[in-house]
Amino acid sequence: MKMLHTCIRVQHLDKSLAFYKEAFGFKEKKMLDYPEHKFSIVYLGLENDDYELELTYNYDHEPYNIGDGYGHIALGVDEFEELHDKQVAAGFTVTDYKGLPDSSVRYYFVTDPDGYKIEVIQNK
Ligand SMILES: C[C@@H](O)C(=O)SC[C@H](NC(=O)CC[C@H](N)C(=O)O)C(=O)NCC(=O)O
Ligand code: NI
Repeated sequence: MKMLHTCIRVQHLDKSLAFYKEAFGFKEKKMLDYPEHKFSIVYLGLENDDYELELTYNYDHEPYNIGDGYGHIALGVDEFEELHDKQVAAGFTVTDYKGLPDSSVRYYFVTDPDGYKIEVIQNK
């Protein structure tokens, strides 16, 4: 068994696609559109990684209530500080660096157009 993808529902597909492509370099792997059912699905992926992010777009949907149950989707990066600086310069909502007590793990969060938090963790 293996993990395949994580699905989030997005209000504006074009804004979400632009965000994930610009902020993280995601590429579109597959786009499924069902006008008769008024929804689309786009699978996004990173180079050298089979795990995908699935964006579900329901036509003309109100803003989603993400609630307090959602935590984050995490990405591991080598160019940690460079990516942080690039995302800040691009005007994305980015936190300062964070860390866990008694741990050398460094991470920060970027918020996507719907308010989903994406955690960026510095690869060891
Ligand atoms: C193919 C697989 O990756 C899917 O996730 S399809 C799941 C399917 N999605 C939809 O029907 C999208 C439109 C729907 N209005 C929605 O917002 O989910 C589905 O069964 N969705 C129901 C669910 O609870 O995820
Ligand atoms: Ni799915």
